[in-house]
Order: sequence, then C-alpha cells, then structure tokens
Amino acid sequence: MVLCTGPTWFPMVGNFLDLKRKCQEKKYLHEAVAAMAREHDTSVLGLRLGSELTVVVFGYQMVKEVCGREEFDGRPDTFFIRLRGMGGRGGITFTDGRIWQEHRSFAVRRLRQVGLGRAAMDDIIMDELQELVRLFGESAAAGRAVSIGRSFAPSVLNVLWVLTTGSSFLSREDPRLHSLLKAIKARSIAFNMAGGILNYFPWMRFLAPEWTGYNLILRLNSDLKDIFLATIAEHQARYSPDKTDDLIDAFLHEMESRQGDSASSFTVDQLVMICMDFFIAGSQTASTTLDYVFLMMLLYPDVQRRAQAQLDAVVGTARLPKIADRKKLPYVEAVLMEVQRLHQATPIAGPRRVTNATKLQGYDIPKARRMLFLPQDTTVLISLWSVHRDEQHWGDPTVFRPERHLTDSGELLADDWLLPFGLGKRRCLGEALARSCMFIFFAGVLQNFEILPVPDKELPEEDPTPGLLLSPQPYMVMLKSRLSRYVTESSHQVVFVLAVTSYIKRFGKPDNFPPGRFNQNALYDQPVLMNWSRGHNPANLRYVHNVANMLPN
Ligand code: HEM
Repeated sequence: MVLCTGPTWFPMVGNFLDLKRKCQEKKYLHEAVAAMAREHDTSVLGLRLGSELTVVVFGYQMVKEVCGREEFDGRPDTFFIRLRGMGGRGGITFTDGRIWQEHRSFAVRRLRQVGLGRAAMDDIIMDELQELVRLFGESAAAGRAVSIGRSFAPSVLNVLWVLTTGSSFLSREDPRLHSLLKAIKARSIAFNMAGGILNYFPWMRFLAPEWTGYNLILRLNSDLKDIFLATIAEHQARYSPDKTDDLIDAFLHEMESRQGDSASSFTVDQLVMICMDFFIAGSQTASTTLDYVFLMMLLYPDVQRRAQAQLDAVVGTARLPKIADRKKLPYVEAVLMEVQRLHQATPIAGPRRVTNATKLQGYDIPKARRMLFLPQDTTVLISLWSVHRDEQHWGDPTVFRPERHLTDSGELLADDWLLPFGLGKRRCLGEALARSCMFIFFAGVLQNFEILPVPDKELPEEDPTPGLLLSPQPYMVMLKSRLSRYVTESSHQVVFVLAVTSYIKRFGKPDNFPPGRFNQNALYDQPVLMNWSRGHNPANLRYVHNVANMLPN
C-alpha cells in the first residue's frame, strides 16, 4: 500500500505539532499546508492529525479530480461535526449518502421556487440595498467614519431570513437579528478556537470545557436552535397545506405528506439543521467577501473609480443598479471575481470523507483505518487557494488586477480556474444567491458613495485575519455621497428630493413604515408623493427616497 507523502508522524499526536508550528510560521492554515506540500514535493499531502489520516489536495488537476469523483463526496462523522450538529448528524452540509442527496435536491428545488436566481429574490436584495444606502447616507451626511464591511452581515442575513421564513425583513433594531448575528459570529470564533483541539482530541472537553470553547459552542448552538424552533413553531401554528411560499412552509408540507412513513428524514430536527446550514454557510461567507471587496476599493482607488465610471455610463444616476445590468457591467463583475480569487473566503473546501478505498495520483487512499482499535475515516481537504494562486496559470497571482478577467475588448472572461464556490456535486448551493447579493450590494453602494480613507489614519493592511473563514482585519472608511453630482445632472430629481424632504418634514415618517426603514411601495401609496411622481419614471422615486434620507432636516 502506498500512502501519500508528508512529514513523519508521532504516536498519539501524529503531525499535530508539526502543523501547529507551521501555522505559527506561516500565520494561516492554508499557507501552512501548502508549504508542507511544497517541502515534500507533492500535490497530495498526507498528514496524521491525532490518529486520523487527513489528505490535502493542491492544484487545479487534483482539485478537479477530487470534486468530480463520487468516493470523495462524503462528509466526516467526527466528534467535532456532531458537536456542530448538536449531537446528531443532520442538515445538508454535514450529511452524506441518501439523506444528503434527498435534502440537497429538495432545498435546491424549493429555493428555486421561492426565488433563488429569479426576479423575486432580486427584489428582496434590492430592498435591502435601499436600507444600506439609507444607513450609509446618514453616516456620509454626518461625516462619521463607518465600519463598512461589517454592515453587510445583517443585510445578507436578512435576505436569507426572508427566503427561509417568508417573513418580512427584520429591522436593524429587531432582537432576533441581533441574536442571530451575535450567535453566528461568536460561534465561528469559538469554532476557530476549538477547531484543531476538539477535532483531534475530543476528550479535552472533559478537562477544559471552557478553554477548548466546548461550553461556548454548546450555548451558542442552543441559542441558534431556539430562534429557528420558535420560527418553525409559528409556521406550524398557521400551517395550511396550500401554502408553500417559503422554505419552512415547503418543508412542513413535505413532512405532512410523508406522515406515517417511519423512515422519513423530513423531521423538525432536520429542518432546524437545514436552517442552521443556510445561515451559517451563507451569511458569513458572502458578507466576509463584501468586507474584502470594500477594503480593496479603499486600497485601490483607481479600481474604485473605474468601476464607478462604468456604473455611471451604464446605469446612470436615476435608478439603482439591478441584476439585469450585470452583463453590461463587466468591469464591476471582474472586480468581484478578482477579490474572490485573491482573497477567497474559504481557502480550503471540505472536509470530505472517503466513502470507498481508492487511489489518487498513484497513492492509496484508504476508506477506513484502524488505529488503536478505533475505526478512522480518511478526511480530504481541498485547497482552492492553491488553484487561485497558481503562478503558471495566473502569471502574477499575488497582484490585484481585475483586468485579468477581461478580454482586450473589455468583455468578461470565464476562467475554469476560478472556483470560489467549489466544484462538483457538493459545490455551493447558495452560489446564485451569494453572487446576486454581492453584485447588488457592491454596485449599489459604489454608485452612491466614494470610499475614502479616514483622515490622519494609516491605511489598513490587506492581509486577512487567520481563521477557518478568511476575513479582513477590521477597518473604517469615510463615505462621501456622490449625490451632489447627480443632482446637478438631473433636475427633476431635485424636485423629488424637495418633495420627499418636505413630505417627511410636514407629516413625519408614515406610521406604516417599519422603524428605521422606508418602504418605497408604502411611499407610492402616499397621495402627496403620488402627486409629485406624476409624469416621472417611478424608479426615480426609489432612488430619490434614499436621497431624502441623506439630507439633513
Ligand atoms: C461568497 C459566498 C460563498 C462562498 C465563497 C461559498 C463557498 C462554498 C464552498 C467552497 C462550498 C463547497 C464545500 C465543499 O466542496 O465541500 C460551499 C458549500 C455550501 N454552501 Fe456556500 N458559499 C457561499 C455562499 C453561500 C450561501 C449564501 C449559502 C446559502 C444558502 C451557502 C450554502 C452552502 C451549503 C448549504 C453548502 C454545502 C453543500 C453540500 O455539502 O452539499 N453558501 N460553499
């Protein structure tokens, strides 16, 4: 049997200490394993972590092969994964076999029906953009520095919330939004902290439950579970077989139709885990990527200006950008692609479990091993980072250069080597949603604001914060409204601005507006504004409405 190459391992700890040392030297796990692979001149690195065999694959060919072969489609069933799954193994992200196939295809189907990749989803995202523009407008008007990157987490979470629960948006003041955000963020920090230790030495939880993060993870899991259970209970209380508008309703419908089938996997526990999968896999990845996108706009003002020039030329100033504009904004898209290449949120995809003994590049990859009489799966990790930083393919992989994704005539260039959402049957199922959110939020904010450094402060570093998910180090920006330019360009908008401000001054915010948020549909209902909008394109009202909020009373 030829096992893959890697450093020599020691009993009990395997290569755990080697890896820890390399992580300290390289700062990041993905760079540490890549350096180890280089030292051993291999693209299939074998590590024994604790008593488990972990195989890390590098480079486009290996990544493509692993993602395309069924025997690598499993997910590990370790203590750590069960800790994530609240003692069980449910949901989509960490199941495999029949349950995974059944629920993944159900979720993809239902998400499509409730709007994923369709116009309904675009409207939801556009509504959230309005809110962002309003909030940023307030900061710009007040001359306040803003932590722009951190503002996207509630927005992405809200979009997921509407798609999953069918409820209206949670306002920024809603305690559920705060609890969800807090629990998801704290949980990911706790997992980073516990990651290495609890995965490979689960017994450490008995010795140091606080230090390993074990107790914290249990508490946060239970907080998240309570939020979803309460929402599911609300749906159950008003259940009607004809109503399958949102993901939870659709799932409950499926549950009902399978009543009496004792083998059915459509249970409330499974539904809670699917909600957790969506919120955990979706909210942080997309908002972290946006966080990086705006950091890069701050650090590369030429790129920012070029993207704004394209937005001005294609979308203009009278309305916000929408999904249908994407094809006409290749440079804006290229910026998003380049940030995802250079600062991929998930540099290592997986973990995968080897479901059948197999071979990879001549090495034997065992299905199960016995170590100290305990069966052990082989875990496979996939270095997407190695593909995105391949020097032979990209030429200058460490340089931020959006133009690399464009042809000479400025059209978008698809590249198979750009894999932020993975590949194969386990690729990201939220890709359409993530791409739409990122495009709309990026294009909309950039159209409305200049992203500027905070005066007298040093520019932030580009390097990410170490962790399982790579995010930029915290940074602040100043926002300058690009509004004044628009107003001189379009005189009827001035009328609208005055209309909205005078309306609000005279009547205040109408009661039917949720706190802190303006709903442009409700605005259309107001007779005074209807009067003003007569003879104009109603899309202008949307934009002007945000403008009104930027103006001091
Ligand atoms: C920029 C944003 C995102 C990135 C970079 C990203 C990245 C990824 C990657 C690389 C995988 C594949 C893991 C593997 O190969 O083992 C994945 C899986 C997954 N993603 Fe995303 N994702 C993003 C957004 C989202 C969103 C918005 C959702 C919400 C619906 C989501 C839900 C999932 C789920 C449920 C899986 C597991 C699929 C399975 O195991 O079958 N992701 N994601």
